[in-house]
Amino acid sequence: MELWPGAWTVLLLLFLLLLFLLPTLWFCSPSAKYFFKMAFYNGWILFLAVLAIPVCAVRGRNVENMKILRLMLLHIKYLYGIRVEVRGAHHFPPSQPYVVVSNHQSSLDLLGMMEVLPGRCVPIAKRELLWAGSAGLACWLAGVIFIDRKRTGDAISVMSEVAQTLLTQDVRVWVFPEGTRNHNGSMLPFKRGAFHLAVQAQVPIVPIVMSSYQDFYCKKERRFTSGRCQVRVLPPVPTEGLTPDDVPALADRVRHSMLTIFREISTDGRGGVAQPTQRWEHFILSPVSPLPLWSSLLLYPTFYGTIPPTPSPWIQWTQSFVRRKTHAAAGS
Ligand SMILES: CCCCCCCCCCCCCC(=O)SCCNC(=O)CCNC(=O)[C@H](O)C(C)(C)COP(=O)(O)OP(=O)(O)OC[C@H]1O[C@@H](n2cnc3c(N)ncnc32)[C@H](O)[C@@H]1OP(=O)(O)O
Ligand SMILES: CCCCCCCC/C=C\CCCCCCCC(=O)OC[C@@H](O)COP(=O)(O)O
Repeated sequence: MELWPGAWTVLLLLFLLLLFLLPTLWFCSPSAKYFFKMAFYNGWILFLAVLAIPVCAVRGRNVENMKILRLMLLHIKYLYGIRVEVRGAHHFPPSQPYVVVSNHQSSLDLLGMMEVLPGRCVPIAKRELLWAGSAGLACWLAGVIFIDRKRTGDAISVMSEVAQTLLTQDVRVWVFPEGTRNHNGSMLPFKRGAFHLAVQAQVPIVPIVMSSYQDFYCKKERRFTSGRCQVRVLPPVPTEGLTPDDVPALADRVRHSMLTIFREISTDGRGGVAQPTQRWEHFILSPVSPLPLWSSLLLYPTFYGTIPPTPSPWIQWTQSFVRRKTHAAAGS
């Protein structure tokens, strides 16, 4: 196909404009940074899933494949400068089935989840995730259990089958009892499926609390910086001898203990949690950097968050220029 004679020049100019616009947006607009980071997060997971699928396919659908997904996802916290601190991992019962229940703030929960995910443990996920392209297929291969939240009867019968599987195939299950993502600084009322499941199988419940992300991540404010998150594993709650009638009280008791810990590890928030880390992109985009701009474009979402240098002069200039303009606009 013949291109119009000036087309290459126009394409090149557009490309250069993009090269200028993207870093400018990245540095000057926290919202743009939020969108870039979330897009990269999802895109990166989809890409990793493409790599994981052939490896997992060797075994077929198998809970052991969850180890592969875990290993592939563990590095993401470094890309985003998120320090994940695990406390209480000794509370995991060593070798028996159990049900993990955990709070659910965002898809970033995957980071904390992968940090502590025990062996032979599979999450229960909404059915829609099955259609999330390569990630859905990777989840299916790793034995993730899918439930249709719109069909309570079906969801409950899947959970009952899982209760059998827990015992016969020695697996653990990870449930987000809030049933949906919730980033409002508290926890939604718990759905009872996980607790019925544990009581039916007479296995312990292991509550896990992930501290609030408010310091470094807020969807509403389109804010996503680097920060710290604590993952606290609480002592197992036995269910032996309990019956379905005990489920409401059991769910309330577990939620209460989780909420207490959530408040405890999230409150020292502003001061104690998010320490802004230094940024790689300042190093990469520095005028003395040997790397050309286009490679920094590819690299800075990847290596965000670790190395010390202060912003390079042109970044400082751009930031102060935008600040001056914003103040001038606000003043006029
Ligand atoms: C490299 C690539 C990597 C890819 C990533 C990999 C990682 C992927 C990670 C993915 C992470 C993905 C994360 C995600 O996707 S999170 C979203 C999906 N997960 C959940 O929804 C789990 C939590 N939900 C529940 O437990 C619900 O209760 C269910 C779904 C079961 C029903 O909810 P529903 O809203 O429809 O109904 P209801 O809760 O009002 O219950 C109605 C009644 O039924 C009773 N009842 C409930 N259950 C049982 C039972 N088993 N036996 C007997 N009875 C039971 C219950 O007590 C109540 O009765 P009553 O008490 O009012 O009298
Ligand atoms: C070819 C099709 C392409 C589909 C592209 C889909 C894009 C999705 C990209 C990557 C998938 C990342 C998988 C992350 C899993 C995070 C699990 C999660 O957080 O699910 C939400 C669920 O707990 C509750 O859902 P709601 O809060 O009720 O909503």
